Amino acid sequence: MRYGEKVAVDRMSLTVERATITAVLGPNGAGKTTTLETCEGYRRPQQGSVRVLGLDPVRDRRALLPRIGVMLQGGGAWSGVHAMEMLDHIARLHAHPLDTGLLAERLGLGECGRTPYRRLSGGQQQRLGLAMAIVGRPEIVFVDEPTAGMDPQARRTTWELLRELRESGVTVVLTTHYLEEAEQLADQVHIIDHGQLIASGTPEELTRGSSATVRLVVDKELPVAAEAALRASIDRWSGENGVGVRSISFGSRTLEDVFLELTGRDLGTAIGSDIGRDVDDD
Ligand SMILES: Nc1ncnc2c1ncn2[C@@H]1O[C@H](COP(=O)(O)OP(=O)(O)OP(=O)(O)O)[C@@H](O)[C@H]1O
Repeated sequence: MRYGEKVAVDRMSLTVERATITAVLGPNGAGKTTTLETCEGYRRPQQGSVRVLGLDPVRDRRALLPRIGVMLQGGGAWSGVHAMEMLDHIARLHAHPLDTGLLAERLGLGECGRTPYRRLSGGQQQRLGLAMAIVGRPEIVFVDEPTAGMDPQARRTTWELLRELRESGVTVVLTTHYLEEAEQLADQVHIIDHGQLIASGTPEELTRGSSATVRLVVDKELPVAAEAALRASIDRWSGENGVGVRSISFGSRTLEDVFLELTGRDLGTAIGSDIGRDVDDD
């Protein structure tokens, strides 16, 4: 794919299996959006070919459109339209849409239904975009940076929803900058840079590397005695196997875990009350 002289995506070859989540991961300008837009039929590649559900996204657009869902990287709604109006409008374009009220509730949009699009927060606009992408029960959904700008709680809700879509047989293709998002969600990750595919694999395959780091996650808090016993076992094992252990750490959580634990419930309430203030009857 070229924009004038600029080559945005070059010699990329990848296949996505049905009912899986695929993450296209890469830094700004890597070519993620261009790749997705080519699959969605918004861009016609100058060379090569793309098939989505066996169809050519440009030539077979009319046949393909009802079967795919698209969440753009921002925008996608008129600035003055109310959130629920927009979702209902998109739902009416489909033969068998999901219940818009339930979907909006699920995505935490219930209380901002009468808020004009331009006054939704960035995270709310993202959630509305996701709702618009899936309301038509697509077989495959393309989501461009689905959680950009969301708080940790909204991000987790979105992840749950994307996993549920996969469980129900929907194929999800997403782009992301977030390593954690790809690691948490994706069955397959494709890393691209400067328009080229530089690595593909499951998160485990890609993060295993030279196996120099072992991460153990346990399902309950360890008493101090258990930590000491675990250290002793690891010391014994390392001696027996001739492996030097450089560091062991206990109780490390991600910043996201800490943030959720400290503010999670309040954050949910705060979203609701902020939405209340946003309501505008124009
Ligand atoms: N309409 C356009 N005209 C000219 N160049 C473009 C256009 N759209 C994208 N590009 C260029 O193509 C390259 C790939 O852009 P693309 O938007 O696909 O990257 P991306 O990985 O999605 O980036 P980001 O994470 O910032 O969204 C970039 O160098 C970008 O500047």
